[in-house]
Amino acid sequence: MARTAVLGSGSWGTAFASIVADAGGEVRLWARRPELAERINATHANPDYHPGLRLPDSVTATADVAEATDGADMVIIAVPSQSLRENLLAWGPVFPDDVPVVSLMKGVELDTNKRMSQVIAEAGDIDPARIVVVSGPNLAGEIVERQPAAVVVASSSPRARARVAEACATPYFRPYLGADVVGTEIAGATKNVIALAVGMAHGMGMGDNTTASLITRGLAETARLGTALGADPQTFLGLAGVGDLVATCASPLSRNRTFGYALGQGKSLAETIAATKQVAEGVKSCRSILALAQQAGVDVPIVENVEAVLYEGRSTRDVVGSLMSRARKLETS
Ligand SMILES: NC(=O)c1ccc[n+]([C@@H]2O[C@H](COP(=O)([O-])OP(=O)(O)OC[C@H]3O[C@@H](n4cnc5c(N)ncnc54)[C@H](O)[C@@H]3O)[C@@H](O)[C@H]2O)c1
Ligand SMILES: O=P(O)(O)OC[C@H](O)CO
Repeated sequence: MARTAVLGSGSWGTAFASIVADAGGEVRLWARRPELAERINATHANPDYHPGLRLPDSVTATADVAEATDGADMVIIAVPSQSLRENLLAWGPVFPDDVPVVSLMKGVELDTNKRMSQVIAEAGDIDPARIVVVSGPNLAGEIVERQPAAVVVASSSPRARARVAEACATPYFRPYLGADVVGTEIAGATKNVIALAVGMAHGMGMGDNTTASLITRGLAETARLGTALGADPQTFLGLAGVGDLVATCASPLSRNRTFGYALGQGKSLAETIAATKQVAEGVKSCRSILALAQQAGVDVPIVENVEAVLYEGRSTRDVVGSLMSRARKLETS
């Protein structure tokens, strides 16, 4: 039986471990806290993240990353984006040679403005041909209920992406193959920022016209940025693009949308951060995505306004005026 290491036992790491086990794999799940690893092994559950989920027997947990990765034929990473580099450096060279290294993360590193695959290549000293990015409309709370969903498995290596797709294909989880790592990652990270904007609008009492306008224009600026960075424009019309954007912006399960909603309701940033127990990647990545756009000379007005609310003291009400009063332009420009 194939042995997979999943590093990160939060909401998505736990859900993905369950998918790989359902696909026939044996999974070692790495938990940062030893007491969580012990609890998962004793109860076959991780109720802090997924109350009601019984993990398959072929999922076991450990707090020792070397034990998790020993003999693994695939290493899957699901830690918060901003902690990836420090984790890779702390783990050291424990990944088995030549196996695919998979990123489930949807963020861009602060300060370096690097995508997660770039951080893995650099800090983990991993050949980019071994790196695979998995992204799509995959709210973990629905996946653990085994509700049908599709996903993109992207890598420059046809062999690596085929191996990863095989390892996570189940009757309820359908992988599609992709070659566009840049587009898949930019789409996954930027949709979190657009979902923050949609949440703010909902929090202010706005309805579906506003949501649809933000989703559509959010997709336009995501595609503009991604294309400028070398992505295939078609990626933004696929599962990692419009698919994930719609799922995240529409769902009350989204942490990013929920975070934006609280701000739209008038909660302060500090209050909202204190009330958020899981990672809402867009809160930090809005800064690095904006920096990437500025470096590339690309206009990203929704990202820019979200960043201004979070870090420049702009009010959510002012965002409406700021976005609605922009100079008129061709929709397709
Ligand atoms: N939850 C989803 O529906 C979903 C779906 C697709 C992709 N993702 C992406 O997966 C990634 C992980 O998200 P998640 O939903 O599992 O988040 P989460 O907040 O549920 O879990 C994060 C896990 O990382 C641990 N952690 C926190 N700080 C850490 C650190 N400094 N070092 C190592 N571990 C740390 C936490 O204890 C927790 O186990 C994110 O990039 C997210 O965008 C999430
Ligand atoms: O809960 P969010 O906002 O981090 O979104 C989760 C997933 O990325 C949806 O595909």
